[in-house]
Amino acid sequence: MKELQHLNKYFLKYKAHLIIGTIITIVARVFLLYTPRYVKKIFVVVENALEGKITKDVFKAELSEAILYIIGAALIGAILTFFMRQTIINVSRYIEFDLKNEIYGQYQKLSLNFYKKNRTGDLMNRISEDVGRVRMYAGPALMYSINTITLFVIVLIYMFNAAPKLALFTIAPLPILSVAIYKLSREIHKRSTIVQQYLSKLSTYTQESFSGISVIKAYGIEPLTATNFKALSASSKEKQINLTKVQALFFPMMILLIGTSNLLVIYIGGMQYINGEIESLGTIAEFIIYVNMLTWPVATVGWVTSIVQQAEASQKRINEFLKIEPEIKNTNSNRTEITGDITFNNVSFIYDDTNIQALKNVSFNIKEGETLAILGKTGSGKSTVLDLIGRLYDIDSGSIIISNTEINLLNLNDLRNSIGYVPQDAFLFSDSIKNNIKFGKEDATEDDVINAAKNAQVHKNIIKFNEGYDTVLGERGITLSGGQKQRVSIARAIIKSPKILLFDDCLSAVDTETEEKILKSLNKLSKGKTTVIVSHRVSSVKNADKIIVLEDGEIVQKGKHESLINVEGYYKDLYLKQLSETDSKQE
Ligand SMILES: Nc1ncnc2c1ncn2[C@@H]1O[C@H](COP(=O)(O)OP(=O)(O)OP(=O)(O)O)[C@@H](O)[C@H]1O
Repeated sequence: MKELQHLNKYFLKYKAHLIIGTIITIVARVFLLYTPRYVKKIFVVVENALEGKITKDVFKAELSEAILYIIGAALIGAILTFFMRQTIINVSRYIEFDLKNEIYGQYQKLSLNFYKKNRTGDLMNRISEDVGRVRMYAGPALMYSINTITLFVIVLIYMFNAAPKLALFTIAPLPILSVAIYKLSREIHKRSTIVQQYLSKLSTYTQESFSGISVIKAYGIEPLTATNFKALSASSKEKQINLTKVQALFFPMMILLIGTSNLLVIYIGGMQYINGEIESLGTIAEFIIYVNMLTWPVATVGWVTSIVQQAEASQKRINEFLKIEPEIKNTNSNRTEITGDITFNNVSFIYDDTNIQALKNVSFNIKEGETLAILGKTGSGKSTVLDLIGRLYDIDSGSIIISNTEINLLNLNDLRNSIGYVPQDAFLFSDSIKNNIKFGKEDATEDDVINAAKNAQVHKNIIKFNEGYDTVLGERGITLSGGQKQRVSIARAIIKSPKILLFDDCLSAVDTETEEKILKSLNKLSKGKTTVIVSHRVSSVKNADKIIVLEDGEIVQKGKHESLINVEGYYKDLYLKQLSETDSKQE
């Protein structure tokens, strides 16, 4: 229960609901317990009438009164049971909502490294399935516990008052029932976890086959994928049958134990009646109802125990994530104004998950309004420089100064808000093109969106779609070409008119003519803004104020286009190679 203490703050938050719920639960049980006592009363009235102890009128009056009490108590009990669920179960939904938000809030704070170390499926599971299991503890388990305790206490008092010996024999099989249900619930849980694992394997496999359907068809491997699917679904079916076998035991076992208790009541009650230890047959009827009333709550003791154990395990998994301190912390809650001056002084950086040294003693300076271009072979550290400007990672040695302040002393939100970042793999959400562009600036007008798209040279493509800017992208929507995606992603970055623009090889999928146009618009737009362009193409970087070439994380060349094409090295080689490619294309 240590892990579940995390929920105490929520129980405290909703204490009013919980107290009302508990009171309603207790009162509802009290009303429902009227039934067996009035059933006994009916027996006594009938016995008295048969023995001629009461007149017909008194018999009628007493019988009607007892029936009315039973109906009334059942009605009030039912209404209160409804409110019991409305209070306690609703609290569990509120707690589920709060906990999900707490976890999601924590996920948002955690750095990129956290996402690299943990699988997406695991992150999703903790916020959905684990929270679901914890809810079962905060709601149904709590409700059934209050219910069981109340019922048990009241019924036992009634039973021992009415016939102590009979009471003892009646409740004897109940602990066996509770232990059996507990064992069965654990087994059911174990088997259903396996079923869940198989179901998720099956859905992951199906989803991947659908997403990769073009590759599957192109390679003609449909029969193989179908065989794999069949094998997976056969295993899944087998696990499902295993689960059903245990589930099928649940109700027969309950019926057997209730039957045993009923038989005991009838046999022992009957013997006691014959011996004159019990006055009326009504006591036996009353006890049979008690036994049936007690069976379910007693069964729930086992069930609740297994729910609490599962919730504890799930909350432990949730707490593991909640306890993680974000690696990148905002150290400055005051607003800081960001200008576009960026300086790297001997920056070195090692990715701690792979131990790869991505940057070694990198130094450069860009003034506000200037453009820096970074070139280099794949894996040379270009993207890492951009990630460090956005403080997605903290550096190991050296310093990064932005707006004359150490990067980690800047307000993190201000820093990130002043950056427009276009990643290497443009990521677009399953939403309209308009909303994907507006993502950079929630309050953007229609005109802002169109202007950004025009500057990114994608407006003409968008208006050709039937729905224009309202065209929905993604799984059920239209698929954009690689170059279109890159340009929508550029529009998203420029719409917020940020102080710093970071372009990570984002023109690789557009033709050189469009690239030229985009660079021209960017040139106009980026007046007064600092731009860092990562590219593999000389054509994208030739107009930059500064160019650096990285090799294995180190700067090996630095300068302007005009000077670099005259120095032996990577830049000149690349320039000559791309020049001859353009020439051969023109021929
Ligand atoms: N998140 C990460 N975790 C661990 N290692 C990483 C991570 N990202 C990059 N690396 C490694 O750091 C080195 C530099 O990578 P980086 O992405 O900065 O190169 P790049 O020059 O941008 O390459 P490309 O041109 O292919 O995009 C590579 O060896 C890469 O494998």
